[in-house]
Amino acid sequence: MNTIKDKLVIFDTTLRDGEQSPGASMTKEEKVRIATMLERMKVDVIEAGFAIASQGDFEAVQAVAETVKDSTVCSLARAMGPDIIRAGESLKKANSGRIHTFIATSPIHMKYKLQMEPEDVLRQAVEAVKSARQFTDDVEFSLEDGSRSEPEFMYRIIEAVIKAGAGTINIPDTVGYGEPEEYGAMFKRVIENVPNSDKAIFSTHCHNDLGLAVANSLSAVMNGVRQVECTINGLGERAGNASLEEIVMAVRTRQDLYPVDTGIDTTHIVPTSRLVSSITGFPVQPNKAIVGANAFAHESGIHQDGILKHRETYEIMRAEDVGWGNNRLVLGKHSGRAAVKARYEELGVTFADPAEFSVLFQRFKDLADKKHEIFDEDLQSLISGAADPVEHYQLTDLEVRSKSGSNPRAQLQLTIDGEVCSCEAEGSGPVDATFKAIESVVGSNADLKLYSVNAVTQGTDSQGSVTVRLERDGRLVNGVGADTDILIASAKAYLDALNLLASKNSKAQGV
Ligand SMILES: CC(=O)SCCNC(=O)CCNC(=O)[C@H](O)C(C)(C)COP(=O)(O)OP(=O)(O)OC[C@H]1O[C@@H](n2cnc3c(N)ncnc32)[C@H](O)[C@@H]1OP(=O)(O)O
Ligand SMILES: CC(C)C(=O)C(=O)O
Ligand SMILES: [Mn+2]
Repeated sequence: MNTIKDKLVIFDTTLRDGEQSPGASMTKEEKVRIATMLERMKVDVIEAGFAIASQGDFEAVQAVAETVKDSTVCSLARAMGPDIIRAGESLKKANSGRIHTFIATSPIHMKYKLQMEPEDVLRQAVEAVKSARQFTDDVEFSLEDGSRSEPEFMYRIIEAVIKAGAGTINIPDTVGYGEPEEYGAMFKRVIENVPNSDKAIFSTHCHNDLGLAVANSLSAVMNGVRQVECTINGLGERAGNASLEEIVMAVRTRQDLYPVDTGIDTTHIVPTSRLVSSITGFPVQPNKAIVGANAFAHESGIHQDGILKHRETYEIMRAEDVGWGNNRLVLGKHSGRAAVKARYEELGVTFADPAEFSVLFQRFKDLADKKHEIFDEDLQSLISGAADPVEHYQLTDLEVRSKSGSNPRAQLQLTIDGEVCSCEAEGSGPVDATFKAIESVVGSNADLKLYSVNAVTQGTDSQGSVTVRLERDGRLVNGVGADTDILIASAKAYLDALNLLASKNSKAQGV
């Protein structure tokens, strides 16, 4: 049976509410780049900024409005003349422009923040909507702190602003206080009690202070809401806004439950998430739904075995559908025989003798007890039966000192076969100093050549991963180290590379 579903309007506010997150300010060029991705993803409305906030934000909204053709571009405006004029001007060149005007309606906000009587708030809201309509037919009105507002007052103000020309009514959970059942029921009552509610689309806008932003948004959808305001990666004020990727994928994955469809091209989700993360410098936590590095990665043997037999045993979505290349089976301490064997097969190694594989698998577990992740090079060295390389080289000390008024110095000390090998180097920053130290250790091994050192930092110099590439006798190996402290990461990467070389050399010598 084919059920016709309602359209759920996806209103992205990464460039406005997302940007309000301390430290997430974006330039005009950065906003245009993100807006272009959002348009490609087929987001319906892009809230590009708050035009009156600054000259830069005015120009950013203007630039997005000039660039984006297929999505509606929106600017926020307080319920007051100058804000609305500025928003209207910023959207002049938009193919489709929306003014989003708002005023707080909760007793606490009206009394203490606005210091206004409810009747004056109502009057100002109506005037704001009327002025906004002079610039565009597409006007949205938000009742800030709606989830803490008096129902009867909300019914009156909503009826009045719809009459004044607002086509979208947003009732935000501004402070993330709502609870799914209660917040959803609020929309049901509003829609039932506002006489002209059928003339507007109702919208949800949730914050994540209690971790309920997505649940609250979805509950609103179940209760008649047909626009969701959300952000990429859940970026936003305080604990963030409802995450676009989670809302879109929930609706799509549970088509059996939700009476709506979005028009989003989900394959652009991961690239857009990465762009927002790199522009803002806000890393995405590995276990973040949909866009986290581990969202489609499995290390546990039982899960890997299930996935290898039938993907849907442990995956409710396809990695490819949200823009990951594929899912990943990561080998580590929790992996079992099925995944290890499957990876060996991908590397062209098969095992005719089960006893031979059992011995190898035991070695795999022993190594996995000492390492976070087992890479292909490790699997190769396990076959050669090389001695446990970790004991061959040991990092005994890594220290970075800053001398006042001069560049930092890094001291790196290793024991190689019991022999202590240390060096000290100065660099322009702590990472640079560490690399120079590594370089000088490598330089003392005549037959060892440092190929390249690559640091990928996240946010600051003190987080990220490092790849060290070493060559000996024409064999090139990578050592990868990841840590919250990039200095330790670089040392680990260096050690990793040395260990791999050691095992390769012993294999070559038939050890
Ligand atoms: C829930 C939300 O996300 S709301 C959006 C929040 N985002 C931002 O504030 C980012 C951009 N903001 C800004 O750049 C500045 O705050 C501006 C340009 C908007 C205003 O700056 P200022 O004029 O210096 O005012 P300031 O920010 O100190 O105070 C806000 C004023 O707006 C009033 N106000 C707040 N909301 C509204 C509203 N929706 N409608 C009308 N007036 C409002 C406040 O009562 C206060 O008025 P007062 O100065 O008479 O006491
Ligand atoms: C401006 C409004 C919609 C807002 O961001 C909120 O109430 O959280
Ligand atoms: Mn908000």
